[in-house]
Formats: sequence, C-alpha cells, structure tokens
Amino acid sequence: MELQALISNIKSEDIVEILGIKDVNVTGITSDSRKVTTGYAFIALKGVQVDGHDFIAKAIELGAKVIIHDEDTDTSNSSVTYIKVKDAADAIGKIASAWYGNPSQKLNLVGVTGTNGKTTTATLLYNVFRKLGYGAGLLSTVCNYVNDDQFPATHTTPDPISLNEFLAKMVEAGCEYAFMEVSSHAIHQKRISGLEFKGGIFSNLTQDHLDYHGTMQDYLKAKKAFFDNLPATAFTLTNVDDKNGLVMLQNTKAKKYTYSLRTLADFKARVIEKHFDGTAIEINGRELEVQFVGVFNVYNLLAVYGASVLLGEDLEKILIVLSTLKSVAGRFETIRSKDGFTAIVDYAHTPDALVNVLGAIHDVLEGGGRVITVVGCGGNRDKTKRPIMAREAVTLSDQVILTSDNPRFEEPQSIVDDMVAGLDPVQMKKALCIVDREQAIKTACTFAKPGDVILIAGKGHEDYQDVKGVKHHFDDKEIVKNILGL
Ligand SMILES: CC(=O)N[C@H]1[C@@H](OP(=O)(O)OP(=O)(O)OC[C@H]2O[C@@H](n3ccc(=O)[nH]c3=O)[C@H](O)[C@@H]2O)O[C@H](CO)[C@@H](O)[C@@H]1O[C@H](C)C(=O)N[C@@H](C)C(=O)N[C@H](CCC(=O)O)C(=O)O
Ligand SMILES: Nc1ncnc2c1ncn2[C@@H]1O[C@H](COP(=O)(O)OP(=O)(O)OP(=O)(O)O)[C@@H](O)[C@H]1O
Ligand SMILES: N[C@H](CCC[C@H](N)C(=O)O)C(=O)O
Ligand SMILES: [Mg+2]
Repeated sequence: MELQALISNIKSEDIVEILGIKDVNVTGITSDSRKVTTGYAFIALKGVQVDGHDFIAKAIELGAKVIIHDEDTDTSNSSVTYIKVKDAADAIGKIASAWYGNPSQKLNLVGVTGTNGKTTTATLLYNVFRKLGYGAGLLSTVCNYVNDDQFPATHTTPDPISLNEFLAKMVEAGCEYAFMEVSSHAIHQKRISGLEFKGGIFSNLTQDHLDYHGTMQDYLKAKKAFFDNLPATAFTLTNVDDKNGLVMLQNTKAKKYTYSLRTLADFKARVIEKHFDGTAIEINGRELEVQFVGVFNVYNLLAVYGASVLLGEDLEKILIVLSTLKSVAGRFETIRSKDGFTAIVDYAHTPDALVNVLGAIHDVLEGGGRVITVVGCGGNRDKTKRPIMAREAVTLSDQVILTSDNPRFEEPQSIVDDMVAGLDPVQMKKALCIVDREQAIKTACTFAKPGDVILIAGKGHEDYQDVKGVKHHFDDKEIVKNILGL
C-alpha cells in the first residue's frame, strides 16, 4: 500500500514531521520488530514493560522502510522514511484501519464496555443477529467469531492490527454486524483508535483492574473516554441503575438511550418470577421467559434488547429470539450431581460479580440448601480486591474454600493469604484454604448434601491455569464432572 494511503486516516495536525522519501510502497505493518520483513512499516509504541522505540534499529535491520514514532529517535538512515506523530498508539489504530480497508466503516460495529457483563452482552447480541439471519462477527474474551468460524481469543479486546484484521475478515465474509467487548485496558491503550462505532453500551462500573488503572477515578475516566469519542451518528445505551451510568454519557456527541430495572428509562424490564433454570421477565410491557438466572442477567438481556431495537430490529422478533438464548460458556453453567446437589461454574472474579452471582443463587435456592463457594484470585491482577472477594464470599456462603485461580508469577499461598486478610476470626470459621484448585473442588463436593449448591467461581470458560506464564490444561467443568462421575 502506498504510504500516503496508509496514513490517510491520521489528521495532518497529528503528524509532527515526515523525513525521507514519501512515495514508498509498504508491504506490511507491525508494532513488533520481531515480525518485520522487507518493506514493512514499523510503529514504535511505548508499552507497559518496554519501549518499542528501542527496537527501531532492529526493525530497520530486518528491512523496515517506514518508521512511525512519537519519541525522538535517530533518523539518519536515508533509505528509511521517518514519520513522527503526536501519539503512536493513536496512529497505529488509524494505520491498521487503512491497511485493512477501513472495515469498521463497512459494518455496524457495536462495542460493550463495563466491569461485568461485556462478554455476556456482546455474545448474546451476536447470537441474536445470527438467529435473525444476518452475517455477524464477535470479538470477546471467550472466543472470536466470523459468522460461524471460530478464532481463539488472546485478549478481551485485541491489539489494533489483529482487531482490524478480524473486522476485515467479517467484511469479506459478508457480515453486516460486528459486536465487540471494549476493555478499559484497550481504551487506555487506544487499541480502538480509528474504529467507527455504530453504538456503545455501558453495563456497570465496580472494582476491577486497579492494578492497572490505580484508582476507580482513573478506571472510570478510561471507560468514559470510549463514549466521549463516539460520533454523533452513533447511539449510546447506558444502565442508569449504575451510579455512573449517566456520567459515562456526559460528554458524548452520540444519541443517548437508557435502560433500567428501577426507574424511568427508554428500555425498562421487571423480574416477574425467578427459578433455577430461568426467569420470567417483562420488557417494555411484554412478558417473556428467559433461560437465564440472576437479576444481573436481566440487565444484560435488557441491554441486548435495547441495542437490537436501536439497530432497527422488530420488537416482537427480538423478544422471541431472546427467549431462545442460552447462557454463554463459563457463565452460570449448572452441573447436577447424581446425589442431588448442584455445581455452578461461573466467571465471577470481581467483588461485584461474586455478590451478583451468589445473590442469584440465594434467590432461587430460597433457603432450600447450603451454598459452598470455591474461589481464588488471579495473580498479577488487582490485589486490593482479594480481601473483599473473600469477605463477600464468606458473607454470602455457608462454607468457603479459598484456593488458586491463575497464580501467574505470584506465589499461590501469598494470594490466598491476601484473601484471608479480609476475614475476622468469626468469618474464618467458615473458610478453608486449599491452594490446589482441584483439591478444593473435590473437598467442596464431599461437603455437599442433597439440595446444596457449590459455586466454583473465577475461571468460568477458561480451560487453563496460568502458573508462571505456562498455561496448564485446567477446566473447572471437566474436573467437577470427573469428580461426580458424570
Ligand atoms: C498490560 C497490557 O495490557 N499489556 C498489553 C500491551 O503490552 P505491553 O504494553 O506490555 O507491551 P510491551 O511488552 O511493553 O512492548 C511494548 C512495545 O514494544 C514492542 N516490542 C517488544 C519487544 C520486542 O522485541 N520488539 C518490539 O517491537 C511490542 O510489540 C510493543 O508494541 O500491548 C500488547 C499488544 O497489544 C498486549 O498484548 C499486552 O497485553 C498483555 C499480554 C495483557 O496481559 N493484557 C491484559 C491485562 C489485558 O489487556 N486485559 C484486557 C482486559 C481483560 C478483561 O478485563 O477482560 C483485555 O482486553 O484482554
Ligand atoms: N451485568 C452484570 N452485572 C454484574 N455482574 C455480572 C453481570 N453480568 C455478568 N456478571 C458476573 O460477572 C461475570 C463475568 O461476566 P462477563 O464475562 O459477561 O463479564 P465481562 O465484562 O466480559 O468480564 P471480563 O472483563 O473479565 O471479560 C459473570 O460470570 C457473572 O458472575
Ligand atoms: N480467572 C481470571 C479472570 C480475569 C481475566 C481477565 N479479566 C484479565 O484480567 O486478564 C483471573 O482472575 O486470572
Ligand atoms: Mg469479557
């Protein structure tokens, strides 16, 4: 691609200086010097661990002909074109978009952001539009889809080059819709720069990722930036039952819509009856039965309904499809044992998610049995949530087993110790510590009596346990089924 075309999405005021020949044909783009081959454009990004600018010389050695950078660097190589921009992270998204033919401009792209509910809401929207007969794509924590073709997900929101590559695949496959999760890391790192959204949905903001954002204020600011940058042609749909629901839309140019279970809103739902394998609800005056448990899932379904209406779909058709939807992998997946207790595998790995999923279990259990919770916390993630997770689990369970999740590069025992620090002596009586997650699940199954519920929280769909950067096969559902002889 001609260099001029490659940088055509970058505003001239965002380009500081161009040195060297301008009419260059670029053969590829990357922000990783290790992927450079002859004729490539290399975008130097200052990352969390290292600075891409330190690899410019290496990139040129490997044949890079264009260097895009935002920090001063040696520009003495006359066979190389140097483009200094104000912000390389903002530039790479626009370059990736141009490289792949601006795919987001050829799709109805809807982004979902918030602490919890992104995967559920984005996946259900994808399911709805596939069931309505459209070509649709999905970028999510669990899996990426181009129509029915599956691609493994390394991130909740991929890097800008991978992201635009997926969107281009969707355009090629005839997709009209694309649904994606927009993580706070992605917004902060500008992975979504250059994307044209048709709509943005906000689920909720509660504690998570404070290891990365530092404070809730900065976490909020990161999420809000997504809505601030949506164009006037887009719609926004926010949960006004969340105290930051309206804050998110304060400075957006996009059209504003709201959803709620409690107050006046464009899209309103009410819970009529809760039972173990579903919930009877009413949405904008129409009653339907959904195969989801938990008031939090009613919020997700209401967001799916609202977005579908805003995308122009027929109300009746949407409600019919909603009642056929099934739970997303690793979210509230129930396994019934032969001797009458139930295990639930769920992805809850934040205090709010734990409270919501345990609340949902109590709602349907109605005191008919005990709740035994197996939970751990990820290593190299927000440490401050650990004691809170333990406290919430103990408060809302009859018995808790604190264990490992993905220890990553931390000592498993020290993570459990951080969790225990949240418990007073009385609460400690209800908590056991078993660092080996399989042992913890086994112990919970031996404790359980007919009518009890075991919640196995935090890993959900994950089929690995990340220990010191090695992903060992580990699947909560598989382990429970083996223990229960199913
Ligand atoms: C903390 C974080 O988000 N890091 C992301 C970031 O990497 P980084 O900033 O650490 O990059 P770096 O290693 O410092 O390298 C900086 C630059 O130098 C370049 N480089 C590096 C080495 C080299 O030899 N040559 C070279 O050019 C790199 O390509 C990079 O462009 O940019 C990378 C490329 O986009 C991401 O893969 C990486 O995700 C890491 C692996 C990660 O674990 N991210 C998680 C925390 C994450 O993003 N999670 C969110 C939310 C999860 C959720 O709540 O669901 C997600 O969206 O998945
Ligand atoms: N709307 C919601 N409000 C609160 N908790 C929720 C909501 N939806 C789901 N949860 C809980 O949070 C867990 C994660 O849900 P989901 O995977 O949809 O969220 P996510 O935002 O994609 O999470 P992540 O940021 O880790 O990818 C679920 O397993 C459930 O326990
Ligand atoms: N079981 C995982 C869930 C979090 C994964 C994702 N939200 C992230 O932060 O990378 C953990 O706690 O390690
Ligand atoms: Mg997710």
